[in-house]
Amino acid sequence: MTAAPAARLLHRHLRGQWPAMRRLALWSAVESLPAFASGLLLARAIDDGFLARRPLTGLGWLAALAVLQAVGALGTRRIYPWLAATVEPLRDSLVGAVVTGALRRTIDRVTGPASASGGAGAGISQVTEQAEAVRALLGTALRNVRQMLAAGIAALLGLTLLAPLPALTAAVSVTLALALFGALLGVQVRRYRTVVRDAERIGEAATEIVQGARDVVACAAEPRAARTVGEAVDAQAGALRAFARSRLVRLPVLALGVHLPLLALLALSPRLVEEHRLTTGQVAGGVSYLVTGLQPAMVLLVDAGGTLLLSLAVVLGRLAEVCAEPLRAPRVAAPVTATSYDLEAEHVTFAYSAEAAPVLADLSLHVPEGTHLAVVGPSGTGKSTLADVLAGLVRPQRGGVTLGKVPLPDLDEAQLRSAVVLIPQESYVFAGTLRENLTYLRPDAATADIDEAVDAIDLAGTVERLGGYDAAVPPGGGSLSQGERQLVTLARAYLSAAPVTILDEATCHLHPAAEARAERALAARGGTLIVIAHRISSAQRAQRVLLLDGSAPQLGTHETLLALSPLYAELVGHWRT
Ligand SMILES: Nc1ncnc2c1ncn2[C@@H]1O[C@H](COP(=O)(O)OP(=O)(O)OP(=O)(O)O)[C@@H](O)[C@H]1O
Repeated sequence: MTAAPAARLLHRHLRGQWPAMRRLALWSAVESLPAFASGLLLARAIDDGFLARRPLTGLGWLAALAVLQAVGALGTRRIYPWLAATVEPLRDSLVGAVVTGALRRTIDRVTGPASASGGAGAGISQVTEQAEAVRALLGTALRNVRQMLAAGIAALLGLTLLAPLPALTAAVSVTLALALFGALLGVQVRRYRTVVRDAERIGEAATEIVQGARDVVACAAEPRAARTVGEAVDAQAGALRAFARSRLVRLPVLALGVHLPLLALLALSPRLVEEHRLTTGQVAGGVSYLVTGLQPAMVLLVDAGGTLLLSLAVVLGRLAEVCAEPLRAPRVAAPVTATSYDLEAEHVTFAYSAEAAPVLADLSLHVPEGTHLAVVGPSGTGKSTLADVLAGLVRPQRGGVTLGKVPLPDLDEAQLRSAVVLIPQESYVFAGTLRENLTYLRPDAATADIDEAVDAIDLAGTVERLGGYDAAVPPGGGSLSQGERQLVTLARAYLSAAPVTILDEATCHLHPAAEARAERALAARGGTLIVIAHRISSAQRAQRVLLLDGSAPQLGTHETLLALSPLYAELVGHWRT
């Protein structure tokens, strides 16, 4: 993002405030009168008064300065209503624009393919807070930075009238300092924005982990979770250091804009007095302009002003994105709903990286609704990968998978997850009650339905041993054996009533009889059952068998493959021994 959208946004929303801003400028001029006249009056007080041994005259000039200070204070007092008149409508106008933008974006999200998580409320409150931040930042900038800048300009003008040559030196020096500051402001804005974004990433990473704390604990993924947040924190620390380095620009800017003009005036004062007929009072007045007018203005601009400008640029940039996004974003089609559960892979090619050889190459497969399919093949031929592709967990680089003729990426995420259930070899059993574990995929299941699933999968003995459905399952499954954990996940799949169930060696820890009972129960329950086979018996039970052998997958029945495929015959022989 460049600063242009932020500047355009500010300009658009300040357009109606020109009358108030003109009054603001007028009273700023009045407020700066003492800064403008201070050096001139001081020079007269010294030259015509104190050095001329006329102290009353000197005091008179100083009294004139005091009167001007009072006039300046009056100007300051008159500034505040116009400050409010400039800034308050800006907030209303910005809030209106960003709320409209956020609502449009939320509507797009609700009617678009992504889920509407987060809701309109969170988004709108976030952007209205940002609009409030713009109001506060601009208010501070107009109050403090404007005041100091006006005083700095007034001091330079006063110095020009008092001593043109030092004024020229100061003007050149200040211009160079401002040019350097402006040139490096972009770097600071970019680095500050990175700091803000990295801070948001820490929040996002931590929120995800807190929301999924149960899953993190169940999978013993605490070190990984800590690493994820740690990486985000390290990234922000690096960004903060880079930003701090970019702030070092204040040193040359202050040296050029403040110290150089003062040094030049002091160093050249003997020559200025001798050759340019500057009086002592004029030199003192010049020093006063530089020290009390120019120096505070430059310091404030570089320190507070710099921070304010950075914050304003970043927050305004964010608001500009919020306002512009809905207008730029094309409206996307609503998610499609599958009406049947035929699963079809068409010319699927999948590789784990651009450099790696494809695990699946141009694979086509039709699994009509209700089919019981076994997938077999030597180790490493892509059976688990195919399971992930069919479940829509990974996307093929070429080709695609459809469910009921609808490409998986077009399906509503929630519908896809409830339509296709994949049970992996590693049982996911988490800390909670046994009931919570069993109903994980169908939280509203009635006890009678749980009873049916438990009975079908033959888990009743384990339920009894643990002390019923409300018995606590400790983190990692506690005393549950590997086989019992697999039975829990199989009962969970049974209970889910998903139209497509994929078991990826999900019965490998079961006794063959228990495996047979579970597979038969899932097949009899209705829907499609795809079993990545662990034993030959799984293939024998299935209606269809897909043999993956890397080059040319073959589909058939157990009998036809046994007759036609030497590899399949070899696998069967291997399984039987
Ligand atoms: N996440 C991954 N990143 C990179 N390569 C992977 C990944 N997962 C699997 N592979 C590789 O892809 C190939 C196929 O793996 P996959 O697990 O799908 O085979 P498989 O037939 O299920 O094997 P097995 O029967 O041993 O479980 C293997 O060479 C494997 O090393």
